[in-house]
Amino acid sequence: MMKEGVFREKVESISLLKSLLRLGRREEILELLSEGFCARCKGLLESRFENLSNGKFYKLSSSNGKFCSVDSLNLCSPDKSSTSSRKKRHLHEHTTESSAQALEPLSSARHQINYSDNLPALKKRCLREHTAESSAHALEPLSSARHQMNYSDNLSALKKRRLHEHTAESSAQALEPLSSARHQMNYSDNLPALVNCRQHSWDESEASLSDEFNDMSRVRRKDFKHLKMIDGSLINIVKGLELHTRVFNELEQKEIVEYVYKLQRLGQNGYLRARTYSQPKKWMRGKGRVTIQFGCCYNYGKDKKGSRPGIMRDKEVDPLPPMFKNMIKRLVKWHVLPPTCVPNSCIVNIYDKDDCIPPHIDHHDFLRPFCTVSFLTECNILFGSRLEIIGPGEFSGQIAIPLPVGSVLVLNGNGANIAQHCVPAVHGKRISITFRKMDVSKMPFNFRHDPELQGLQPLVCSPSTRPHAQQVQRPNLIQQNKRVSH
Ligand SMILES: O=C(O)CCC(=O)C(=O)O
Ligand SMILES: [Fe+2]
Repeated sequence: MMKEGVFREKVESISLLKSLLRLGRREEILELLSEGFCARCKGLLESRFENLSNGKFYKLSSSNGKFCSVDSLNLCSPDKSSTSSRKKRHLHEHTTESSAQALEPLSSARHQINYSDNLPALKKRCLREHTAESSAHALEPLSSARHQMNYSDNLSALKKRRLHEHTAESSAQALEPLSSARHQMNYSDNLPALVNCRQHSWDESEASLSDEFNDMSRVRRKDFKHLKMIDGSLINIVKGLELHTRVFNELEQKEIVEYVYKLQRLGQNGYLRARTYSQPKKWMRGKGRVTIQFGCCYNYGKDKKGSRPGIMRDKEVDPLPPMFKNMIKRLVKWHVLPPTCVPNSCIVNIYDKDDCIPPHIDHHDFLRPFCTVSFLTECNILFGSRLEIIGPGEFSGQIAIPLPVGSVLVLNGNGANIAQHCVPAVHGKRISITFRKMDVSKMPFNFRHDPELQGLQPLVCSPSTRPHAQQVQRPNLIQQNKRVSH
């Protein structure tokens, strides 16, 4: 006697099958399902289909005959069937795999490889559709599963692995696998365009050096000049500033921004170390910029405990995530930052509309040069020997430099040490990532050097990697800036 639950399940499966049949693709379904079957099994399957179509559910059970066992290599042998044993093997793989398909996108790829060569056209078409569809579906839930595993709001599994539970060393490792998974998701599943265009820039193994030189040669660099009388001498107070545009292309910007949002979600949900993520209350215009710090914890001002501004050596934050290390590698390889000053920390600023960063000179706990990369919305950064606060998020300064998205502003020399800088209230959501190398004597006590960032070298042009002639020039424009007020 069939148990009630089992019976209900069976009825549900049957009605599902019936719906499939109603789609009018009986022949195709049958042909697909019976691929590799011997003539007897094919007949059996057909009769079951017939019974199903006629509503004779009771005749669907194995009482009307048994299929050959999938375990036996002798079944559906070539003499009984029109298909080869290789196909059969594939069928059985297919059968076993298909249940796991939703979880295993690779199996779709395997399907393609296994089936594509010797199936009739119709089957090929069905399989292609099936593969395309199922791989789309399989990838979707999988990426979101991965996504969930890495970032979502209710990650009990991840919570068990809270990053702050790890030691400095293991925390580097802990972020690593998560971020590698993120990487995989970003680079393979979700952004096929990147695979087709600039993969070389991230994945050195795939690199086409010559292509990379071409991309590098598109970068434009501007220098700046603003003379000011200081102690009786005329000084260019922005000497050492360099704006490198077109360093990160649109797709890369998109990727990086998405990555930052994921980090933000991790931070919001408590999966980053305590001081890594900070989201102050927005109590007035211009206040409340979100920051995410990696490598070291920087204290902006005198806090309640009287701590002075600078790196808090006894506090730990999460290490630089892989995406940011890739960015750093790009900056060194593409001659934006010198190999003598490879950043080992960074701060991500997430500005909502009207958020700002007030006038300051970056602390000398960080070496020069350092740089800031811009995303989402262009804005002006102001420089001046003395910037004034006019109102909430409003400042006046002598020099305004527009920061295009995907650009890198390098601060060095007077531009980093004499001139102050600030970003007045932004007009739309903006993200910047400031990369800085710590003074070795100011590093967090538990700081571990990342081997991936040691020994980076700029790309050097050789005859075989020389970019196309028209792209070689890298103009070095000196801009005379006028006094501006905001
Ligand atoms: O957002 C920017 O472009 C500037 C950021 C900045 O000045 C800083 O992080 O010190
Ligand atoms: Fe700054």
